[in-house]
Amino acid sequence: MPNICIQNMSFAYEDAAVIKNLDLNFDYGQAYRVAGPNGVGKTTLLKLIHEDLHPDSGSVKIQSHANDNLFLSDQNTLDPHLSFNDHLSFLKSVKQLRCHEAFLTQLIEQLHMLPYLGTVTADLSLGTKKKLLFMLSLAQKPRTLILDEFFSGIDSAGMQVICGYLNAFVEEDNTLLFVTHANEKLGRLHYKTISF
Ligand SMILES: Nc1ncnc2c1ncn2[C@@H]1O[C@H](COP(=O)(O)OP(=O)(O)OP(=O)(O)O)[C@@H](O)[C@H]1O
Repeated sequence: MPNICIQNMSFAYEDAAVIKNLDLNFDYGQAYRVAGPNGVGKTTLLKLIHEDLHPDSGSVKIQSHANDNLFLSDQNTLDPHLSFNDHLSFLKSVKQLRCHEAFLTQLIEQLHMLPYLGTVTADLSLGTKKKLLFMLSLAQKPRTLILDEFFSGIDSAGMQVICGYLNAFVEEDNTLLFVTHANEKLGRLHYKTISF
């Protein structure tokens, strides 16, 4: 069943057309890699789907509720003054976490994050921060997860674990969209490629 329906959509930054008359559907229960050369419009498409940008004409309709759609990119950062545990407490205070404690415990163990949970994130490496951000995102049980060049900095063992969790996320009837130029990191992930 389609989660995201794009119909005859066009978008330009000022006068520079990036997307012209695009028709595309993204289903629940499926992962999609949006592929294409630099500058072709992949990030722009993801931002239009996430409603950070709006089409000039045509439409993007997304079934999953805006609160259930998460967008992670290289620009996403955790608050440098707060630890993972602080972020988790904050999340619990603003929205009920829908994942079971056991799910989070297993994720923490498999990504070997236990030593880092109480450290302010300013003192952590790039890959560790990314893993913690990924954990906080999955803990919110999104229905649509959009990852724009999110995998840089994550080691190959971490990527194996993350790809396993992403496969499970999709099998639970969610939608995953991602852009990456690091194909070699996607070993275990099952996905369709949309060439753009
Ligand atoms: N804020 C902006 N204002 C004007 N032009 C922009 C803006 N953001 C992107 N562009 C232009 O839109 C086009 C598409 O950019 P986009 O970032 O979507 O490409 P991409 O396919 O994601 O590229 P990459 O693989 O390099 O990340 C490019 O020509 C880019 O220069």
